[in-house]
Amino acid sequence: MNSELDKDIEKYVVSKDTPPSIYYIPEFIDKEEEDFLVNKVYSAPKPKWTQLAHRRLQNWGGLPQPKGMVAEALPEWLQTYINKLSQLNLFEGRAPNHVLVNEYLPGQGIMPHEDGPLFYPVVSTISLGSHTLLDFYYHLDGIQQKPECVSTGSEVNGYNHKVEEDENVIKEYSGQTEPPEAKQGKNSPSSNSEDRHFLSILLERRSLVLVCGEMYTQHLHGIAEQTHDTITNKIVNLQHLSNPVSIGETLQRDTRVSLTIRHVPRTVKAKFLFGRR
Ligand SMILES: O=C(O)CCC(=O)C(=O)O
Ligand SMILES: [Fe+2]
Repeated sequence: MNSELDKDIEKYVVSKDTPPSIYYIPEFIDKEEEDFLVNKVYSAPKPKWTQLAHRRLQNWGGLPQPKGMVAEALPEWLQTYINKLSQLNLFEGRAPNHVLVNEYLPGQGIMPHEDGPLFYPVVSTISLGSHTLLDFYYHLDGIQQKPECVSTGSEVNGYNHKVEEDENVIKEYSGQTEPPEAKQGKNSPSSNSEDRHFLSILLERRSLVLVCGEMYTQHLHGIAEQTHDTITNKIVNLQHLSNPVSIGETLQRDTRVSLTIRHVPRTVKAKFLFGRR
């Protein structure tokens, strides 16, 4: 493990122009640890995987639900990294108790969404196997949508999850259609998701990214369904990379496995969720 992890988290703020709510730590883990974690993910029993239309995932620690998560003990191979993360003191004394594993083949991604109120608003993600671009978007109406526990029938995380509600955004995002003008809201700066895309973070393999506070609660984030990423000046952590890249360069994606480590505040015992018999 990167033994030189500086506990002074302010060192990892990605940009002075950005609200200090994104932290990027390159080489958070070393190559051996990356292999170890990838092996652990792929040696999980088959039923541990949830297959979505364009992606696979695993839930560890329980399944977050509006009524609460029936907490399950995390395996030691994940707990080790949670302990390391906890040293950064960003969870304000709360221990992360949930890990979502996502697997993305080249060309796969996740539509713009917000993670919602089931999680404490500090999201930490370790990237394994490949880089990706994590993109941030303003909401369609330019203002924060109040988080609610609603299901939009989305498959984003395999459980209730708030996504951008305009269907066109999702279609347009995957390049299938242009949004009809009539659909553009009066208050909307633009219903074109590319116009609302205001910054990206390049997540290198083995890195850790932390998205906190406003970046988490006020905006949407997503990963485009692309096989390649072009470096643009929307990427705010270019100065923080372990492998420098230049504007205009193109990076080819490989299979990426991400570990998203969060705190689910509301946990319940199974008997309360399902009722006593
Ligand atoms: O894979 C990632 O880095 C992001 C995943 C994500 O946004 C989510 O699962 O909510
Ligand atoms: Fe997310």
